[in-house]
Amino acid sequence: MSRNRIPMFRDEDELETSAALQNGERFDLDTISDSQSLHNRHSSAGAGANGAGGSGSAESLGGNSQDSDDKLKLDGMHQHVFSHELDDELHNSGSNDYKEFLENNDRIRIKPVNDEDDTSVIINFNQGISPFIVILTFVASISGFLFGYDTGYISSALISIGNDLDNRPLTYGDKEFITAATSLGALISSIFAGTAADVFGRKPCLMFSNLMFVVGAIVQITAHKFWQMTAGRLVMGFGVGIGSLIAPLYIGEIAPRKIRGRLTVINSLWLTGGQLIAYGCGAGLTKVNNGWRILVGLSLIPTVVQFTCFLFLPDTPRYYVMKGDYDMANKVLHRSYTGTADDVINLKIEELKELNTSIPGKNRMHVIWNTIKILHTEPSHFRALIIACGLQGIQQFTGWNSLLYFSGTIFETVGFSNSSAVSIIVSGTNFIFTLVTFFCIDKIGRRKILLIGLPGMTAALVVCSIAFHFIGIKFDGNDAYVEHSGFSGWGIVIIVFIIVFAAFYALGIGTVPWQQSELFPQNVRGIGTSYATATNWTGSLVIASSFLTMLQNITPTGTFAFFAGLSAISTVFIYLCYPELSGLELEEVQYILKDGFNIKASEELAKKRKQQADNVDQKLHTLKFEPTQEIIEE
Ligand SMILES: O[C@H]1[C@H](O)[C@@H](O)[C@H](O)[C@@H](O)[C@H]1O
Repeated sequence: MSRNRIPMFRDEDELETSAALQNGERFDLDTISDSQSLHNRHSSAGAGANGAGGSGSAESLGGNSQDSDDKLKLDGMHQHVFSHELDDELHNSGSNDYKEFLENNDRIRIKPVNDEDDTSVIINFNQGISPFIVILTFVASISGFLFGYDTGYISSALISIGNDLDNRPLTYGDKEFITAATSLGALISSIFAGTAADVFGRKPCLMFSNLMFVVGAIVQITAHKFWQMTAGRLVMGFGVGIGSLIAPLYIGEIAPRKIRGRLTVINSLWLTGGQLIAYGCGAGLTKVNNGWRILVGLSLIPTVVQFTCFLFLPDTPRYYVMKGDYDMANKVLHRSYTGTADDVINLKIEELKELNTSIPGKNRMHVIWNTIKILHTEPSHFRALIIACGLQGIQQFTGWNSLLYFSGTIFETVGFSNSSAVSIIVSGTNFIFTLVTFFCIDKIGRRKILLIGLPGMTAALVVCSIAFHFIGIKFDGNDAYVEHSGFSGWGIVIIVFIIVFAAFYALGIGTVPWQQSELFPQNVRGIGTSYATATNWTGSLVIASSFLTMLQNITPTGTFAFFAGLSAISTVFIYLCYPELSGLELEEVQYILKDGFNIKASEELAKKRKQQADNVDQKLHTLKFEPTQEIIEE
């Protein structure tokens, strides 16, 4: 694979550079270093100044012009070409710098890099994050918060429910049922959410999820029966499943590509923050009569806020283009990329149109069916599917959520009376390390953080497994008790290593799977991410509904050893199948996955892209390069 060439890029000996320009996006900077072409480029600089900069620049490539033309056509999109502006800029910045820069880099042709949903080719410059994008991201990621809060509060609620349902204490089986109902609801809705988002729109689906949250919460708050509580959790689960899939999709579609990856992690930050707040509120309300009802009731606030905000906010431009509502697409793009010229926006819309017609079909059902077929038959898509579903499966089957959902119960069992307070530390660790991931996901790389996180999780689980052996938990029917009362040294070991587990989990597998959209090209993304999200919820469901039974049947030691084994196997899976994707373009991801998982090639490419970005960052900084005008060539 390392001998394969990545389309869109030149041979090794040509300097290629991806860079984040100080005022804009990532670019691919193609440079030519032969001296004849240098001369030609100099003499053609004027042509670019007359508004024919695109072709002027291409011609100026002299002996390489054919190559250049080919490259200009490669992505079939439009190119930004900066020629004379750069020359002038560099001239003005001091002749030595200019000379040196040209000697080293020659003419620079700035070519937009296709982003993960392949839609942001046109709008590149001066697109700082507009307040509008901040608002949209903020409102959409309330779904992340609700996902976190609603899955998080159950741990404390299960403890404080006491005899409030059916006038009897909940059995382990009841607790599993109540917890698993949300995962089941989320699983069901996530299967349809990807398609529903294309049919009805992202925003209406998120608003529908708000209704589910409200109905689910009210059913729970008023519950005096076990079955009613379970039904409420199920309905709430419908909302969680829709939100978990669509919020990152919505954010991805409105975000400028330079920050798209990070904005997705922001959704995860809200998620883990929601869980943390749920534990915080839970701890405060454990001793309050009917405190769990207040806990559920609090979830209504963000739901109502999100619903109300969406009444005044639009859907994504991509969705409007899909529906043929180009006026709305135009408006949203204008508001998102303030100050961008009309023709640039129009080109963007043209591009979105092009991308939306790529999968044929007589009607919508036929298109969906064809999409499913392509997803399974196109090797690169299928590998993407294996990775996306594999990551989501690993995230769940390594047991984190069972610890989260039942941490209160576990900590009670090992002797902590204020178990909710201990749970805050566990979910706080999850939140803090998600923040760490936010900062290092691009720098260290996804594959590396996974390969640090999973072995760390394995080790922590092994220690917990051993500690549980010494603590000696016995089960009597549905009750668990420790042989020696009060909390012991081994109890502390368990708590410490569950925290260590949380840290390693959040560092990698807790966050990376939600970057799933980058694995799929746009035309199979909805269904591909539906598969992956459904895998996530299946795992969550299986683990939530079997964890306490596992504790009883194979003992806590066996349960933790089982999770440790799965983490170890998962490490091997990641090692063999997950290429490094940070800094890579969509085409590159697809190309990497074309004839295998190509780990080595992906690592080399990712490293190269990083070096290039660093180089150019440095140069641009020194030269204070700021493009002043953009020329678009078709
Ligand atoms: O990424 C999230 C996060 O790690 C949460 O803590 C967990 O509860 C979810 O299941 C997972 O999808």
